[in-house]
Amino acid sequence: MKICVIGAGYVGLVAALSFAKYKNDVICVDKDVNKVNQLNKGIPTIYEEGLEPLLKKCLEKKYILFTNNIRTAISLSDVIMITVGTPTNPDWSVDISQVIDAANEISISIDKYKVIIIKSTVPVGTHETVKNIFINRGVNENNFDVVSNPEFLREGRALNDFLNGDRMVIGSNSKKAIRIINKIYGPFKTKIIYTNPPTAELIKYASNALLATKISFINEMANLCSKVDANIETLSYGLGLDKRISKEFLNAGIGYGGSCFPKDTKALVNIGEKYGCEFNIVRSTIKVNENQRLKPVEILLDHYNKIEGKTIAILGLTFKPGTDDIRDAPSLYIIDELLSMGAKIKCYDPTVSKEMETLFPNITYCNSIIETVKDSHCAIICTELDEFYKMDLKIIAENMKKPVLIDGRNIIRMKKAKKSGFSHYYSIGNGSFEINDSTIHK
Ligand SMILES: NC(=O)C1=CN([C@@H]2O[C@H](COP(=O)(O)OP(=O)(O)OC[C@H]3O[C@@H](n4cnc5c(N)ncnc54)[C@H](O)[C@@H]3O)[C@@H](O)[C@H]2O)C=CC1
Ligand SMILES: O=C(O)[C@H]1O[C@H](OP(=O)(O)OP(=O)(O)OC[C@H]2O[C@@H](n3ccc(=O)[nH]c3=O)[C@H](O)[C@@H]2O)[C@H](O)[C@@H](O)[C@@H]1O
Repeated sequence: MKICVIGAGYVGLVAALSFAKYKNDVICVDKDVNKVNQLNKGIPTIYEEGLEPLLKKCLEKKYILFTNNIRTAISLSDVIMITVGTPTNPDWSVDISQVIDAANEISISIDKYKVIIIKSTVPVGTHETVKNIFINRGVNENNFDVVSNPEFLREGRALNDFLNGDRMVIGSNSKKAIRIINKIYGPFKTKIIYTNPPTAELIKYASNALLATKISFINEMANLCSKVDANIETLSYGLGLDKRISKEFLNAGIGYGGSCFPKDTKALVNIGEKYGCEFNIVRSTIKVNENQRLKPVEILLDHYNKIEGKTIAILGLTFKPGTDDIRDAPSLYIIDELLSMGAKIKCYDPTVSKEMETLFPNITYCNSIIETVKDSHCAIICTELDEFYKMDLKIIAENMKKPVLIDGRNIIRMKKAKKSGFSHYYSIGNGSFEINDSTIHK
C-alpha cells in the first residue's frame, strides 16, 4: 500500500516507520526541512526506543522516504494520514490550524480515490470540517473518505504501542475506507473497534481525561496519606488488586505532564462547554495537577521558610522516562517557581539539553548526578530515570551542602535514605523523616 504520513513528529514518525516495517511504500512529509534532511540521513529527530535501527533499516530497504514536497507525496499515495500537532489555545480551545493547513494541501492533490485518516487528536466534528474543506474546494465526493483514527501510543514505548496497542479505533461510515484501513493495520496485533467518527474522536479525549483523573485522584490520596502517616504505595496496591480499578496509573507523584494529558483535559472541558456539559471532574483533575506539580516547592517553603539563596538540584527534566520530551513537564514549573523565589538551580537529565537551555538560560546544566548535587541544599527527583533508582545515596548525601531529598516520584525507600545520611527526606505520600542530628548539617 502507498501511504503518505503528514507530520514527522512523535506520532507521525512512529506511524510511518511502523507501516514501512511491514513493507508498505511510505512517504513521510514534514514542513520542517531540517527534520526531513536529518531523517533521510538516518538520524532520529526524537529519542524513542528502537527507532534508530528501524529508521536505518527502512531507509536502506527504500520502504520510506522523507520529504517536504507534500503535493507529490499525496498524489503518489492511496492513504494519507494526518499526524500534525493540535496544541491548546490560551482559552483551552484546540488549535486545529495545522490540520486545516494539511487538509487544504491534500485537497489540491486529490486526483483519484484516497482515504484521509485523521490521526491527530482533534475535537469532535473535525472529520466534518476536513470533509467540508474538500467539498468546498471542489474535490469530487467519490474521490475521498475521511476517517477518524485517534492514536493511543505512549512516549517511551511508542513503537511497541503503535504495533501492539490495546485497541485501535476506526471512526468511519464508509465500507470502502474500512476495507483499505483493515489492510494497512492487518499485520498489527491490535483489537479494532469500528464506530462513527464523532465516537472515535471522543474516545481519545475520554481515554486521556480518565487516565489523568486517576493520577489526580491518587495524588490527592497521597497528600492525605502524608498527613495521617498512611502509605500511598500500599494504598495504591490495595486499590489496584481490584480488577475493576486496575493497578495502572495509580502511581502518586508530582503530577502528570507531557504533550497530551495537560492539553487534552483542557480541550475536553472546552469542547464540553460548547455543548453545555460542565465536565466538573475533569476541571478538578486539572486543578489538582496544577497544584501537585508544585508540591516540592510547597515542601521546600515549609522546610526553609525562605528559598532565596538556596541551591536546588533537579534530577530529571523530561515529563517521564524513556523520552527526550519536556513539553509541560512538572520540572519546568518547579524550576520556574524556584527561580522566581531566588533559588539557584542545577539540573541533570541525560536526554535533554538544547531546548531546555533556550527556556532556562540561567540555570546550570550538569553532566552527572554527582556534579548536580554537589554543594546543593536540596535535591528533587522529578523523573524516575533508571539511574536514579540505582544511585549511591551515601555519596549523594556526602556531596550535598544540606542533605535534603524530595522524592517527587517515590522511587527511594525511606529506610535507605535514612541510612544514607540524609537529614530530611520527603516523598509524595510514602512517608518522610527528619533527623535532628547537627553533625549531618554541614
Ligand atoms: N506525542 C504523543 O505521544 C501523542 C500525540 N498524539 C496526538 O498526535 C498529534 C501529533 O502529536 P506529536 O506527534 O506529538 O506532534 P509533534 O509536534 O511532535 O509533530 C507534529 C509534526 O507535524 C509537522 N507539521 C505541522 N504542520 C504540517 C504540515 N502542514 N505539513 C507537514 N508537516 C507539518 C511539524 O513540523 C511536526 O514535525 C497531536 O494531535 C497529539 O495530540 C496522540 C497520541 C500520542
Ligand atoms: O495522547 C497522548 O499523547 C498519549 O498520552 C499518554 O501517554 P504519554 O503522555 O506518552 O505518557 P504516560 O505514560 O501516559 O504519562 C503521562 C504523565 O502521567 C504521569 N503519570 C503516569 C502514570 C501514573 O501512575 N502516575 C503519573 O504521574 C507520568 O509521569 C507522565 O508525566 C497516554 O498514556 C497515551 O495513551 C496517549 O496516547
